[in-house]
Parts: sequence; structure tokens; C-alpha cells
Amino acid sequence: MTRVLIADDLSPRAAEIFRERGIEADVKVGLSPAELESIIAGYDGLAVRSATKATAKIIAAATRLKVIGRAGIGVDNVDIPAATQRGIVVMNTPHGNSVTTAEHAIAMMFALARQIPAADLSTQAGKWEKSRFVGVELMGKVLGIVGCGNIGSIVADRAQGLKMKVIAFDPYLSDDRAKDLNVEKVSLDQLFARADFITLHTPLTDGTRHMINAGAIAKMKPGVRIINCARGELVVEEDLKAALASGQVAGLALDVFAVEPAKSNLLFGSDKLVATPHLGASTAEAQEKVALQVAEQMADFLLTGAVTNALNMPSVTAEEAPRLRPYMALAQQLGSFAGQMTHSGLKAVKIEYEGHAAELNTRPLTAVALAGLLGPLLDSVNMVNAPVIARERNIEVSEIKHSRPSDYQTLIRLTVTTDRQSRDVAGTLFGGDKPRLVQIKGIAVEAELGHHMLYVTNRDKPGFIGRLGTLLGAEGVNIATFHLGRSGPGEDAIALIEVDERLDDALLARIRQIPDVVQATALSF
Ligand SMILES: NC(=O)C1=CN([C@@H]2O[C@H](COP(=O)(O)OP(=O)(O)OC[C@H]3O[C@@H](n4cnc5c(N)ncnc54)[C@H](O)[C@@H]3O)[C@@H](O)[C@H]2O)C=CC1
Ligand SMILES: O=C(O)C(=O)COP(=O)(O)O
Repeated sequence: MTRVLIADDLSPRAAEIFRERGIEADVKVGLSPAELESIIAGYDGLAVRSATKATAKIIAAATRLKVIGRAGIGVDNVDIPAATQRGIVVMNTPHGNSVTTAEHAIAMMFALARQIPAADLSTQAGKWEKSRFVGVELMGKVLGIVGCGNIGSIVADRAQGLKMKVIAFDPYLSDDRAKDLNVEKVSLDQLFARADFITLHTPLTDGTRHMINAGAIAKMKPGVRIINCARGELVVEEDLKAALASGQVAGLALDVFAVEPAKSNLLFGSDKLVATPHLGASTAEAQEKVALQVAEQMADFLLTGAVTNALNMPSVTAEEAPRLRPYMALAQQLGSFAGQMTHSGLKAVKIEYEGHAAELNTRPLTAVALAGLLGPLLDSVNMVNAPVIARERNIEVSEIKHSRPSDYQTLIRLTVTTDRQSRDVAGTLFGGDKPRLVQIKGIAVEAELGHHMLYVTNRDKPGFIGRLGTLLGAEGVNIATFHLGRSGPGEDAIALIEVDERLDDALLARIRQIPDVVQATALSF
């Protein structure tokens, strides 16, 4: 039975959905890394929020795992390269909590502007310090948004409703999108120089880690207020502490910390700090949405092969998945056929799609063809890691969709170039769903690939088929199907023979001794 582990505090909807779809769901929140490592081998799926760290060590122990689902946005707690290497799909729910998180950033901005947490404490302590808590108005102030993606854009929209002037730094924000958002695109230095409030909404990456450091703070407007509802490590906490002390930063609102859970932190204790315990995504609405989305996405993938919001493989919609399935089988077989024939250094792979195949979402097909190709050469290859492995090994991969008419209604052709030669193999679907090889090295055949095959190339001479059949019969090899092709009378010929068991090397050597045989190979599919 398919089994999923829910390792963080997800809405109960997630477990319900898994169970409704026939997947066993274990909810085990608060496992230590060692506990998680010791049980993860029993699961096909792992659902997390930000607390569980899916490290390379955990992933190495996850021998059965196929998918990690993040009920939320940030995936910095998942070692994606390690997951990819092991062929595990990593998916998130990119929109489910963005409004909620943007609203938290706006709430934090108000909390800073009017010192609401400190005023609340003082008032409830019976102090009535009206003159201590004089705030600043937001209208007309400049809000600098660093990272204007899903959440940043919603913050921009809400801030405009408050009549703030919104400027943004985001290297990937297009001019058109900035115009649509009514946001002024600026450089990071301009943003630092002009903003009264700065709010961070980038992912944590090597490029964004510690971007708010002493050097950056020095470029900011004196008295700036900073809000971070993205990731703790975007800032250098020590530098912010110094800036709060000097007054360069007048207020700081943090929802996220370098080390979480932040039971203690060097910034704690300042009345200029407003802190929340990573609550950005924590509303009933957002949690319901992300739990539902992640469970649906993971169940779809585990049960149907549909891929939504994956960070390390191309998407396959639920409608496409059944249509792509026979093509996946064909692409895998073509790749595997070529891979089993390839013994020297692979240099390039070309995958061509003709007819109906050219109208499909071909990226997953290319990925599966690569997996088929690399599978016989390497351990643990699947469609998730095959494109990465090909890239790492400098194998040039090209994908071509032909709009020209084809002899076949649908055709996939794989051309593999090695140090020594180029070899191509093409296949189609008979009756819409049955994979058939129709061309090998330019020679037409019509072969269904069985579990065990014998592939022979020979010169087309009378008597060859009889001699081969006699030898196989004498050795007690049962022939299931026999397919022949030749480029012309007396020219190159091929035979693809389905046999009940894989032929051993001794028998292959004897087949190679039959006059006119060029090559004999046992293939398994
Ligand atoms: N506090 C919380 O509970 C939550 C925190 N988050 C955090 O918020 C982050 C952003 O989420 P979304 O807006 O949905 O992601 P997104 O991917 O839609 O937007 C991120 C934006 O950052 C930009 N960016 C990347 N590198 C940059 C750089 N060096 N400088 C400036 N901009 C850069 C990207 O171009 C993109 O537009 C997440 O990665 C996550 O870490 C998300 C949800 C809840
Ligand atoms: O979605 C995100 O990126 C978040 O940071 C939310 O984290 P959480 O699911 O609340 O632990």
C-alpha cells in the first residue's frame, strides 16, 4: 500500500484526503532527525511545513520515497539537489498562503508604525503612556519591497490601498509587470536610499542570504523600519542589533529567525523589535488551502503520475497524465533500447517528436526517454534525475518537434551519438496506446518489445533465419515473436526476437558465429 508520512503540523484535511484516496497516512509531528531517519524508508511520500528538515542524510535513508510535498512556499528546508539525485520529486503549494503572509507583513508594518505590541503591554500594565507611543503615518511613506513575486505583489497592492508610494527591487521583475502593479522598479541601492519601510519577500538562496548586512544598512535612510516575513537568514541579526542600538534602524519586525524555533535570540528584549513565531502562513484559511493542495498534489503524483508545482521536474497535468502514459512507455522503451546498445561514451541525444506526439507536453517524455537511456548505464536513474545527470555528464540533449507530415500519425525518434557512432531508433503507438518500434538505424521494422529480446544485425543472405531458428530451437529457447527488417535485398538486416528468458553470453557467442551475423545482443525491458 502507498504510504505517506505527515511530519509537520498540517491541517487534518491533508490526512483525510490521503485516506479518501486510498493512501495510508501516518501523522508523526515533532520527530527528531534521528527518528525521522529511522522510519523514512517505510514511506512513498513525505509531507512537511518548515519545521522538518529533509536533509541529504534523511533523503539517503528514504529508499522508497518518491515525493516530498511542502505545504507552503519556502523549500529551503528540503535539500532539493539531494532529492533530485535520488529521483524524488519535490513540490510546494506556491499560492496557498501568499495572501495570508502578505497580510502578516502589512500587520507587522502597522505594528511598527504605531508600536502596538509595546503600547499594549504598557496599557495593560496600567501605565497609560500616551506621549511615549507617538507613531508615524503610513500615507505618503515610501515602502521598499525586496522581492516582488507572489507575496511582494500582494503587499504592493495592499500598501497602495494605504496610499503609500511603492518601490521594488527584484532582478526578475519585468517592466510590464511593474507597470501592471503600479510599482516603481529601482536598484537595491536606490531602494535602500529612498524607503521609509523595507519589507523582504525573496526566497532564501545563496544569492539572498545575509543581503541585509551592515553594509546594506549603512545605505538605508536613517530611521528606516524593516519587516522580514520571508526567511531569517536574509538578514545578519548582529548587524541589525547594532543598527537598532544606534537608531539607524528605528524599528524591526521579524516573523522569521536565523535559528528556529527561536526560543532565544540576540535581538530579543528591544522595545524596537516586534517578533512573531513564524506566523506568516498561520491562518485557518491558508492552512486549509496548503494542506488540501499538498495532499491532492502528492496523491495525484503517487496514484496517477500527474505532477503539479514540482521544483525539480516538468509538470504533467491530471488531464495529460493518462494521455501521456502510453507515450511515456514508448519513450522509456526507445531510451532503454538505445541505452542497452550503447557501451561507449555518450555525447549527445536528440529526441524528435512527429505527428500527434509533437502536440504533447514533451518535456516529461524527454525526461523519461533520458531515464530509459541512462538506466542501463547507471544506477538509480529516473525521470526526475535523468536530465540533471545528463547535464552533469556533458551529454548534449536536444528536443525537436516537427510540424511536417509524418508517415506515422505519431512518432518519437531517439538519436544517440557516442564517441564512435550515431544510432537512431523510432517508435509509434499502435491503436493509440501500444508502443511499437518502427525503425532501427533507418531500417523499418514493426516490433513490440517484450520482457526479454534478442537483437541481431546481419547481412541479408538466404538461410540465415533458418540457421538462427534451428540454433535457438536446439538450445531450448522458446520464441514468442520474430520481427525482421532490412534496408534492401542483400543489404543490412535486423531481427528482433522475443524470447521467454534472457539469453546467456555463451549462446550469444554462438549466435555471433552464424555466418553473416554482425552483432547479437540480449535486451531486457
Ligand atoms: N513567514 C512565512 O510564514 C512565510 C514565508 N514565506 C517566504 O516568502 C518567500 C517569497 O514567497 P513568494 O512571494 O511566494 O515567492 P515568489 O517566488 O513568488 O517571489 C520571490 C521573488 O523574489 C525575487 N528574487 C529572487 N532573488 C532575488 C534577489 N536577490 N533580490 C530581489 N528579489 C529576488 C524573485 O524574482 C521573485 O519574484 C518564500 O520563498 C518563503 O521563504 C512564504 C510564505 C510564508
Ligand atoms: O510557506 C512558507 O514558506 C512558510 O514559511 C510557512 O511556513 P510554515 O508552513 O508556517 O512552517
